[in-house]
Amino acid sequence: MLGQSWQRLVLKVGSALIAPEGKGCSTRYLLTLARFISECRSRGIEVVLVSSGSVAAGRSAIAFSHQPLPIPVKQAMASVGQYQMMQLWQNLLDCHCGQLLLTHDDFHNRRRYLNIENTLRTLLDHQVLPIINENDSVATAELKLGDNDNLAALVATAVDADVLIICSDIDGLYSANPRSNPQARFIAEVECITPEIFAMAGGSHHSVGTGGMVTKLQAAQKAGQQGIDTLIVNGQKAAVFEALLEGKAAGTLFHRQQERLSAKKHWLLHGLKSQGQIQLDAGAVKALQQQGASLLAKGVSAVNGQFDKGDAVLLCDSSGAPFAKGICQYPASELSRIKGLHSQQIAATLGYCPREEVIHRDDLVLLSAAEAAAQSSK
Ligand SMILES: Nc1ncnc2c1ncn2[C@@H]1O[C@H](COP(=O)(O)OP(=O)(O)O)[C@@H](O)[C@H]1O
Ligand SMILES: N[C@@H](CCC(=O)OP(=O)(O)O)C(=O)O
Repeated sequence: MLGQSWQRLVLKVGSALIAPEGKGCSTRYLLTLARFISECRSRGIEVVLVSSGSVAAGRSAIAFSHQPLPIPVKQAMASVGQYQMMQLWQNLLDCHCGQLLLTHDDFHNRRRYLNIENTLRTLLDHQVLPIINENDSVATAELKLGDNDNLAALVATAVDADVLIICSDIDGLYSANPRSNPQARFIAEVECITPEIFAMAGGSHHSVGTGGMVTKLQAAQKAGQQGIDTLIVNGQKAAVFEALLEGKAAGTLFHRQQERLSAKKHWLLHGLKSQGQIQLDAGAVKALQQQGASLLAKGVSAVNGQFDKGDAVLLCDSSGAPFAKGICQYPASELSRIKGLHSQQIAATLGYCPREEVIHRDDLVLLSAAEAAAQSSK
């Protein structure tokens, strides 16, 4: 039965559940969620909470009615709301809570990522409930993960969770956004997240939510690659949590993938933002896709973006479609000068030749069609 073997779960709670009226935190849905967390913990299941809602919760404290909210106003709201939200969770739960506020950089930098893993492990070992959000008050656009669905998937990977439960204001995935399409059909199970599944997803309907169904599918995809199931459930319905505790199905279940990506490739795919694109000729595309080759300068036909040595880049075919992602050993300025050259000509052109490979095979991951679509939209 669903859930019987869970030892560790990540629960993601959306803004609409934290501040349903859009003016401050409310206990309306959080009471049920807190009861669910307590019940899981009393059964020996470790829980990590990813809680959105700092901006929504802080709205009542800062009078500002114009839309869209300017970034400094949102950041000020987040500063007030984060504190109020933590206070509310702590009041509703009879265990110690520990707060982690993270940015994209914390996942990008391997040492900081390992620190996150260690801190979370230590909190769980001491029966503390970790509560995580993006550090909205300080994160600039380039440092932002942007949405807590993807953040929750990265957290689920870091703690090696059995399941990621995304609690939203909708029953799960529908064939189209049911708020705009009354014919939309509910989908109870997804074996594999294909481009057709992505095509079903629309954005958020309210001003405090981020990403709608698109970011939830991205999160389910990330988690699935790490052998983690994802459930999208309606956090407004108490019956959902009763069903889960009884081992019954609820919401949409996204099955984990059988083949797990290595930790390094998962980090490359999801922890690193690509800083540019490299276009390859047909021969190089074939060598990478079918022969497990590394990328050499000879196969590079165009370079776009201002990336540095060690940055992640997308590799595109001659039509510009991305098909792989890798860590480049040359900065964009140097790669532009050596593109199309034989490896022996690199030293004469640059005055040195640090590495024959532009991207080594070990630093490269091929993208599925759905991943390519997700990477292009970032
Ligand atoms: N195919 C779909 N199935 C279900 N919901 C969808 C779909 N496409 C878009 N949505 C929208 O996604 C919303 C949930 O995302 P969001 O508003 O970001 O919530 P949260 O704050 O919980 O992250 C739903 O209320 C719905 O309007
Ligand atoms: N970090 C932001 C929430 C971002 C977000 O993804 O919101 P949601 O779509 O409601 O999960 C906040 O706390 O307001």
